[in-house]
Amino acid sequence: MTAMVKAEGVHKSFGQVEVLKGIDLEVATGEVFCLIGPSGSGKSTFLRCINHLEKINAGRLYVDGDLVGYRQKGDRLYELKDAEVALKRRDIGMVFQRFNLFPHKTALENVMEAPVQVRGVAKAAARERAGQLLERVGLSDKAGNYPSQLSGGQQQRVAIARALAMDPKLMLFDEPTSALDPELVGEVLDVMRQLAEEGMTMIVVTHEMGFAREVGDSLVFMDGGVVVEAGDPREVLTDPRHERTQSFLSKVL
Ligand SMILES: Nc1ncnc2c1ncn2[C@@H]1O[C@H](COP(=O)(O)OP(=O)(O)OP(=O)(O)O)[C@@H](O)[C@H]1O
Repeated sequence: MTAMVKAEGVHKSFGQVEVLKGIDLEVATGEVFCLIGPSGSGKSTFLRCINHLEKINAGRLYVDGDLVGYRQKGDRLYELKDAEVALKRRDIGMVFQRFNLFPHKTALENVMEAPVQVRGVAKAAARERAGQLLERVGLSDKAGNYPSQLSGGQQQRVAIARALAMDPKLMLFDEPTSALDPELVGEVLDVMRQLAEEGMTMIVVTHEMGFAREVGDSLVFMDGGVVVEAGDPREVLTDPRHERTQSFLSKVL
């Protein structure tokens, strides 16, 4: 089976600063892939590369067998045009630490927006689907609320529904609970757990080691722009082999 994401020697620099120094990994279709590591290790940058928000400088990155950001002709790579990138990004849902909802639109309008604007779905159909998605994240009764009238956890659940509205084949989560009050974390993790059960392929950058242990199929510990250790989350979190993983986990567990 084709991997949903495959990274081969992925490098990314900002000016002189090399942030990703040769990432090799594979995310299987249908798995929950957790990415952990200290601040500044390059986790967000890697997600942003997968989602075409950054272009890699060297190596190869594939989503569902398709090269990200480039087209290959013979031995040469050509950068994709903006319109081609926009098409590919439709298949990837991303949920950020901050919810990034449109403040002047209701929860329902936030969820309908992309299907109507980007996919040209008729408004009535998009509204009906948005209602179903809000129900799925437990927010049917908040459809008419504006983001300012929702808690952080509710806003994040709207953000998840909004990403799902585009029928992504891959969901990327960048520390989706770290901006939330502790009592609201569980309601967002519950929605993610449900998505995992439904078979969604998910890459989750997280500090929630309990979630990684319980729900994760694979876990990678990144440090300094490289993959230090990878494996079954229960094994890596219980019995890390690498000294850098041990040192990180001793601070966060
Ligand atoms: N657009 C950019 N321009 C310059 N440097 C950047 C840019 N984006 C990220 N960096 C740098 O890349 C490094 C890795 O950042 P990144 O956000 O990927 O780390 P992270 O592992 O996600 O950290 P955190 O857990 O704090 O979010 C940091 O040193 C950061 O300052």
